[in-house]
Amino acid sequence: MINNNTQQVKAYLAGVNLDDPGFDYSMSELAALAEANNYEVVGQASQKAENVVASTYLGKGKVAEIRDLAQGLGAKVLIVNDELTPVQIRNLEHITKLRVIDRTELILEIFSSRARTRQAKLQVELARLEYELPRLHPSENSLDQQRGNGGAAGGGGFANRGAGESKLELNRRTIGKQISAIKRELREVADQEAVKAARRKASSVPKVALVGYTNAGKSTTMNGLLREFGGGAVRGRDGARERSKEVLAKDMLFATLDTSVRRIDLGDGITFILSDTVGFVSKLPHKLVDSFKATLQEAKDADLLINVVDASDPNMNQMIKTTLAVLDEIGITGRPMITAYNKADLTGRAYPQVEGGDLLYSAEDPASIKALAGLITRRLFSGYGEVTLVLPLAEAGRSLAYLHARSKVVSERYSGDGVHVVARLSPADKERFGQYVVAADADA
Ligand SMILES: Nc1nc2c(ncn2[C@@H]2O[C@H](COP(=O)(O)OP(=O)(O)OP(=O)(O)O)[C@@H](O)[C@H]2O)c(=O)[nH]1
Ligand SMILES: [Mg+2]
Repeated sequence: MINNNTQQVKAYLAGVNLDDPGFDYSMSELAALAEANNYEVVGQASQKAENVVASTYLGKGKVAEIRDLAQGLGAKVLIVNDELTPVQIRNLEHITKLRVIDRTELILEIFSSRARTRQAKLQVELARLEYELPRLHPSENSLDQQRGNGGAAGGGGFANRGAGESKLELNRRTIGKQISAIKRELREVADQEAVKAARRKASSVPKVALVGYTNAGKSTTMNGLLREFGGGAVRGRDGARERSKEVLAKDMLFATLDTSVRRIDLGDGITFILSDTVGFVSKLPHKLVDSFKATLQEAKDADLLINVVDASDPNMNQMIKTTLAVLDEIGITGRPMITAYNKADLTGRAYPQVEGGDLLYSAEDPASIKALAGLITRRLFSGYGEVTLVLPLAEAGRSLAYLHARSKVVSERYSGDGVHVVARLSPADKERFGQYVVAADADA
């Protein structure tokens, strides 16, 4: 846990702008990430360049300038906007006499301090160790004490930075062993999860996943749907029974690091499984995305994605791009998606408002949640309809068992020519039982 009583460590930010139109946005994101990690941002500098400098990331003159500015402002830490090589970190620390933290380490620290469940903790730890392994070196500017108390993550931190040269080989070997052990443990957790996920996948209940930029309101949206239509807790990612159906929603980056799965029952036999998962940020470290694969599996299995966007944020369009890029990286493309523009109450626009397949809404507003539910229903269940079937007696038993498990059976009546069944079927099941359909309703 971050201890707010201790003094914040002052940090200076720096970034190289490779003619990237999203550069300013990524710097403001970096500031938010630093603040989320309890650093006090005292200033920032950037440099336009065609390439980063291999030895020092920024140009030598810029580094000297930053050193003077940052030291003048009392900064102890220099946070840079990209992932650095071990050599760049070492050289920058040598010249600036500041503790240097790159964007990846910053994100890992936040994840580390937020992880609660065993799976999330293991996943973060794995990404952290894999990041740390090639970077072990004796720090010249040991700030481990400040880091331990203030800005740094509580989950162990990057303590090896302060290690002496003689300890390095030992540390490398120890870390190698830790990585193997964590991977083993994660496989066990993943196996248990996979069994449950496979069971859900096999069931015909459609799956909807909330995805999107961190702090957009995914968890608030899930809680809104639970409040209006909660059909009961399914389970938490830690496998424990949920004490409450609702999930943690909080004004902070990466409040959610796990996946929660809940059943939503809209009535009339319309049920779907909803999942809420970790949020995204741009330049999310590949190792982290990689180690969170199990957590993101639920989104991969979803029939419909709800991309929750903070419509009150001036960087909204960048955030949408970021989300699509991360989804692409985990291999989720071309999936049916509703873009849900949240926090409409902060935009001054009228809401809820459905436009095409998308929605402007507020997750805290019951009418908005109902509009979202309506939209989900339309997207998920279009093509569903009530049909009357006459099942031949010879195979009625098996077919009825199937229909009861996978659809809403409205009525069934035995007669000489077979079993007359009225049921609400998916398009696929309508086709499957096509030869027995005697009447079909055109409703959606
Ligand atoms: N004004 C306003 N605030 C909202 C709305 N929806 C969510 N929030 C606030 O936005 C903050 C973030 O909400 P969460 O639901 O935790 O966001 P999230 O997308 O789950 O974020 P992470 O789990 O951190 O990725 C909280 O403080 C919410 O109260 C809304 O419609 N209007
Ligand atoms: Mg959340």
